[in-house]
Amino acid sequence: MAIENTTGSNEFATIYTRDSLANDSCQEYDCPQSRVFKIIVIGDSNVGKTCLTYRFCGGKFLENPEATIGVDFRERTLQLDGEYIKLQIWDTAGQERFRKSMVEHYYRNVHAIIFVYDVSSLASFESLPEWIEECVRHSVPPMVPRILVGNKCDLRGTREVSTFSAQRLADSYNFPLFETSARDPAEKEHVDAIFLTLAYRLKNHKPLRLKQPSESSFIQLAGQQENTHCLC
Ligand SMILES: Nc1nc2c(ncn2[C@@H]2O[C@H](COP(=O)(O)OP(=O)(O)OP(=O)(O)O)[C@@H](O)[C@H]2O)c(=O)[nH]1
Repeated sequence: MAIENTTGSNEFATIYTRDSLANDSCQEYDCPQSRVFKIIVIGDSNVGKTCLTYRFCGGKFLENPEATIGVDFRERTLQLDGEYIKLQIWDTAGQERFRKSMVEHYYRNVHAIIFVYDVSSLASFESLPEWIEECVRHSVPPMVPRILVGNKCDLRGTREVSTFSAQRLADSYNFPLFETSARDPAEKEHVDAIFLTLAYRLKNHKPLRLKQPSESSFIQLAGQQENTHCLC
């Protein structure tokens, strides 16, 4: 059921293999040298941003998540072609009242953006142009990779957004499209593949090492499978 496109160049062809996950992650103290990439996850409230990031960083479906306030941080370190790559994932709040004081921080020094909608919510899909426009307003450079993820594909009976419509929108922005489910255990590897594909893209295009964010005076980054709230 999961699909992905390779719009434009084939830079986004999924290059994940089972081997790349076999020994991909490591504990913080095992990885003295790692490049760090900041990825923000954006979209309407309730589309499953928290569950998707938790699925990738924690390996499980998070039952009963609470609405994100400000931002939650999750990290996962991968070993790609012998190099450690740390993905620092910013799970942003979908609700305006929980995000407005944080928006500037979301976009600062971002390396990649994941736009999420819920395939069972047409409204969340129709909001995407606003989210995309918000990035433009915050001067995110065009070369920063962006991908589109339709979540909750397990809700087959209540789907409101067809793959065709989503693909058309993705094509209009030249974004790769992925459809998946944070809930469905069978989709676990596909969720991994989405993030890994982005990680490979970043690894090959970003030579510079990112310092810890300047916001670190008020933001504590959490361990690999935990998260931290920031309400600023
Ligand atoms: N059926 C189904 N439900 C999901 C899936 N992912 C998340 N959910 C549910 O959707 C609801 C919202 O999930 P969250 O991950 O908190 O959504 P969010 O986008 O982070 O929401 P905000 O923090 O308010 O921005 C929860 O009830 C989840 O259990 C999925 O893949 N399938």
